Amino acid sequence: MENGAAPTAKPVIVAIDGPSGTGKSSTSKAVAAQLGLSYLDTGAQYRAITWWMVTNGIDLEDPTAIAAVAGKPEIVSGTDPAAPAITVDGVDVAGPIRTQEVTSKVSAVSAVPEVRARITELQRSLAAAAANGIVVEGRDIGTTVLPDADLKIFLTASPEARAARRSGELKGADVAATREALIKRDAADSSRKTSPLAKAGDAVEVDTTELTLAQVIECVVTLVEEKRAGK
Ligand SMILES: Nc1ncnc2c1ncn2[C@@H]1O[C@H](COP(=O)(O)OP(=O)(O)O)[C@@H](O)[C@H]1O
Ligand SMILES: Nc1ccn([C@H]2C[C@H](O)[C@@H](COP(=O)(O)OP(=O)(O)O)O2)c(=O)n1
Repeated sequence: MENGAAPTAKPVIVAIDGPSGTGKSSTSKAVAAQLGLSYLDTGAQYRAITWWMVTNGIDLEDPTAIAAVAGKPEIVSGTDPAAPAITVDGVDVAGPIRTQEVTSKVSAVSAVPEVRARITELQRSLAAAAANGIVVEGRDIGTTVLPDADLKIFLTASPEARAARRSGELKGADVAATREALIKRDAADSSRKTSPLAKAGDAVEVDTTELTLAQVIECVVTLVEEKRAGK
């Protein structure tokens, strides 16, 4: 090494996909923080564009109407795992994108090809700009957005475990109703024509049903470190 400079590690790109409630966001944030990587929540981007469409009265039953305005909102995502941030046209929407209304409409908006093309472009440019590498979580990261990712993980868990986790977050929510809503959203996300929720052929599947969050984080950190070591 010239001038005794430390060798710079090649940026590592990690794609984490899976259905709702499998632990993608919590795991990705913790892994990125632990390894000094950037972090991108792509679901938040689809939620943000959905929030904008709802706020602007776009007819969400009409894919043509959604496609016509897909390029309008300016969506900016922060990539610091310690402070995930998202704005639409300069407005902080981190809270409003988590409402039931947005959750119930996000699958319809994210199925529109023009919406996906727009958001996919944003995701690729953020990944390319991450100096140390990035953990990107979503539904189609390993299959479509970053097919050359260094490591692909597909998280799964039983519908019961996922519903229990989600209703724990939405204080007092009925577990059975949460389970039905999750299953419905997963079915819509898995059956759309354009880049559906799917496991990439070269992804490592981790079933988190019986694992604690700490165990899942440790498992993914080990997989990233093994990749970096060239194992
Ligand atoms: N292995 C796990 N065991 C128990 N709870 C978990 C586990 N992984 C995540 N959680 C909790 O479940 C909820 C949903 O996790 P989240 O990371 O948001 O999932 P996703 O991003 O896949 O929808 C969060 O409250 C999180 O703390
Ligand atoms: N890469 C992605 C990420 C999310 N989406 C869509 C489909 C999902 O139902 C919504 C919301 O994703 P999000 O990860 O926020 O969902 P949950 O945290 O699991 O409730 O966005 C997508 O189509 N592609």
